[in-house]
Amino acid sequence: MFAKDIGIDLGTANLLIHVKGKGIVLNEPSVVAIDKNTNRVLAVGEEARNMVGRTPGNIVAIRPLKDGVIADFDVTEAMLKHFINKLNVKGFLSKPRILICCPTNITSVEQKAIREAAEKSGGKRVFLEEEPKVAAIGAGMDIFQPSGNMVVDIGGGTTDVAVLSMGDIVTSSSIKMAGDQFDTDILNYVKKHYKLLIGERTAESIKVNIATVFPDSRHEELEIRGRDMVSGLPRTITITSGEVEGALRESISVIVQAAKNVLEKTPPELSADIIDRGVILTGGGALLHGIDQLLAEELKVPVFIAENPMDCVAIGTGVMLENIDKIAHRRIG
Ligand SMILES: Nc1ncnc2c1ncn2[C@@H]1O[C@H](COP(=O)(O)OP(=O)(O)OP(=O)(O)O)[C@@H](O)[C@H]1O
Repeated sequence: MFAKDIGIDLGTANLLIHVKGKGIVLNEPSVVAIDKNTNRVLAVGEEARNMVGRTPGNIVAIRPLKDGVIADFDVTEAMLKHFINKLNVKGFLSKPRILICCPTNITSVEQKAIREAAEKSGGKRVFLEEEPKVAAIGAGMDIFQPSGNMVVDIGGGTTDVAVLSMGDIVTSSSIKMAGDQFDTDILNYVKKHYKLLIGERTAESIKVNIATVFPDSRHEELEIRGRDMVSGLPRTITITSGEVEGALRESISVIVQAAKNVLEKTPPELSADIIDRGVILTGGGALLHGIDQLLAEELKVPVFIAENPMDCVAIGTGVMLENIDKIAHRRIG
C-alpha cells in the first residue's frame, strides 16, 4: 500500500510539514496560546502568533522551542500532535513514516518523547535527523560524495554551521545566536537610544524590512510606533538601516566567528573543496540583507543563499524520506 511519508521541520520559529508527492503542505509559526487558569490550548500556529504581546493576563502565547531547545515539552508535544492531526494521518491509506528534524541540542529523553508524540499521532516509524545535514540536502547539495560541503543554517533560536562529506557531519558548531537575538538587539537599541519600548513583532519587522549587516549597503528607513518610556504614551520614531547595522554588529560577529572556527577545524582537502563550491546559507537568517557579502568577505570563500532558504529543512526531509532505507540505521531512541 502506498504510504505518504511525512517530513517535519520542528523549528524554533516555524514548523513545516512536507508530505511525499505533495510538497510542503503546512508552514506555521511554532507558537501555542494557552489559558493559564485551565491549561487549555486555545490556538496554535499563525492564530496563536497574532496573540503574542496582545493577550489578557490569563492567556499566554508560548514559543515552546525558544532558544533552540525545548523550553516547554508538554506544549511542544501538544503543538506537534495538533499539526499532525490536522493532516489526518489516520485517514491515510497506510500509516506513514515520519522524519522529524529537531533542534540539534535536545536531550535523548526529549528525542524519545518527540518520537512517541509522532507515533501516537499515527506514524508507523519515526526517524529523527540532524538539522544542518537535512538543510544541506534541501539546499541541493550532494553531501553523499567524498567532498566537502559547508552549510550555515541561521534559524530563529540557533545557528548551525557544518561541513559535511560522505553523508555525515565532519566538523560543526551550533550556537544560540540567530534571528530571535537579532530582534532582541533591535529592541534594546530602540529602548536605549529613543527611550521607546517596542514589541518583538515590531523588532522583527524592522529586521526583515530595513536591516542590513554589511555596512553602507542599504539605505532605508522605517517609521515605528511604541510606548515612550518617560511619558508612557504612544510615540512614533524613524529608524534607519545604518542604525540597525550597528545594533546587530556584535551578534553577527559571533556567527562569523563560529563559521571561522569550523573552517579552522576542517581537514585541508575538504577546505579546498569549499573554496571551489562555496558556502550555502539556509534558514530565515539567510535572508538578512548583506549576510552573504559579509561572510564572503570574512571567510574568503564564495557564499550563496539557498533558493527558498526557509524551506530547505522541510524539502530535505522529503529527499531523505526517498532514501529512508539508507538512513534507517541512524534511527535514534
Ligand atoms: N527577510 C528576512 N530577513 C531577516 N530575517 C528573516 C527574514 N525572514 C525571516 N527571518 C527570520 O528567520 C527566523 C526564522 O527562520 P527559520 O524558520 O529558518 O527558523 P527555525 O528553523 O524555526 O529555527 P531553528 O533553526 O533555530 O530551530 C526568524 O528569526 C525570522 O525573523
